[in-house]
Amino acid sequence: MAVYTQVPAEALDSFLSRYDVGTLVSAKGIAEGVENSNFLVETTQARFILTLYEKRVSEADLPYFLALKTHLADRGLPVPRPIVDREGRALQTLQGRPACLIEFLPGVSLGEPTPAHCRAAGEAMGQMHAALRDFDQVRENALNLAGWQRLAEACGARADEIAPGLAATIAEELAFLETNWPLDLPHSTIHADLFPDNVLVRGTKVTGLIDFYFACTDIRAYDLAVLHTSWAFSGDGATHFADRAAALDAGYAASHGLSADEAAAFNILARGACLRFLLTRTYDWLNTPADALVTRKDPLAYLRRLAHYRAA
Ligand SMILES: Nc1ncnc2c1ncn2[C@@H]1O[C@H](COP(=O)(O)OP(=O)(O)O)[C@@H](O)[C@H]1O
Ligand SMILES: N[C@@H](CCOP(=O)(O)O)C(=O)O
Repeated sequence: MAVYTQVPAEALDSFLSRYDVGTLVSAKGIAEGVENSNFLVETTQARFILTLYEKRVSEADLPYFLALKTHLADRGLPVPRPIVDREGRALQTLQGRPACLIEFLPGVSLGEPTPAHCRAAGEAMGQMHAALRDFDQVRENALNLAGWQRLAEACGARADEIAPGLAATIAEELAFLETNWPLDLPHSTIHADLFPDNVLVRGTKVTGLIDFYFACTDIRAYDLAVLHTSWAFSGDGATHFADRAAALDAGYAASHGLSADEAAAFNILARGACLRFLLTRTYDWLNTPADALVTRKDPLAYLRRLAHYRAA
C-alpha cells in the first residue's frame, strides 16, 4: 500500500484552489506503488493524480523529474504532465511534504505481458530515447557501479540470511562488472525502472509511461537491459521468454535501435541490471521491518534472472 501521508478534504480543497482545475469531487488513495503517497483526485473538470513525495525521493531532485516529464509530454510522449498552478508552479507543499498535481493517464499496468505488449513497450522506450536527445539536464545515477558497491557492503554477509551463498554471488558478480562494465557506450537520460507496473496500456497500445523517480543520466542501452530483465521473464524469474525478448528488441529497433557496440555489450548490461535490482531488493529485504506497510519484493527473482544472463 502506498499512502504514507493522509490529506484531509479541507486541505485538498484549499490546495486545489491554487489551480484552474475545478473543485474537488472525490479523492481516493492508490494502493499500488511503493515510494510515494498517491491519490486519484476527481474535480468538476477532470481526473488527476496527486503525489506527495516521501523520504526516498530527494527534494533536490524533484525539479529535474518534473522538467523531464514536462519535456516528454511536450514532445507528445504518453507521459503525465505536471500541472502548474496560477503562478506557474508545479512543485508545491501539502501536509508538510513536497507535492505535485499530475495529469491522469488512462490504461492499466500488466501482470503478464504478451509479445505484442513487449513490442509496444520496446517501441515506446525507443521513442522516449529519441525525444530525450535534446533534454540537457543531468542527474547522476545513484544506483551505478559505485552505488552497487555501497549496497553490497551495506548488505554484507547478511545476504546469506536470504539464501546461502548469496553474499558470495553478489561479490563475484560485482567484481566481474567492475572489470567489464562498458562505460564508453553512449550515455543519455534514461528511465532506469521501466517495469511493466510503470507502463500503462489499453489493449496493446501504450497509454502511459510513469514513475520517473529513478530517471538519471547513464548508459542509454542499460535502459533497454532493465526493460528486458523486467518484461521477458516470469515474475519469479525462473522462466525466460525468448519471444518476449525478441519483441522488445524489434519494438526498440523500430523507433531507435542499438549500435553494434551496444548490442555486443548487451549481456553485460543485463547482468548489471539484474545486480542492481538484486541489491536494492536484498537491502530492502534485510532492512524493512516485518510490520511495515510496504510489501517487500523478492530478491531471488533477480538472482534467477542473473543466472540466466550468466549462463548465456
Ligand atoms: N499519471 C498517472 N495516471 C494514471 N495512473 C497513475 C499515474 N501515476 C500513477 N498512477 C497509478 O498509481 C500507481 C502508483 O504510481 P507509482 O508512480 O508507480 O508510485 P510509486 O512512485 O509510489 O512507486 C500506478 O501503478 C498507477 O496505477
Ligand atoms: N521496480 C523495482 C522497485 C521500484 O518500485 P516502483 O514501484 O517505484 O517501480 C523492483 O521491482 O525492484
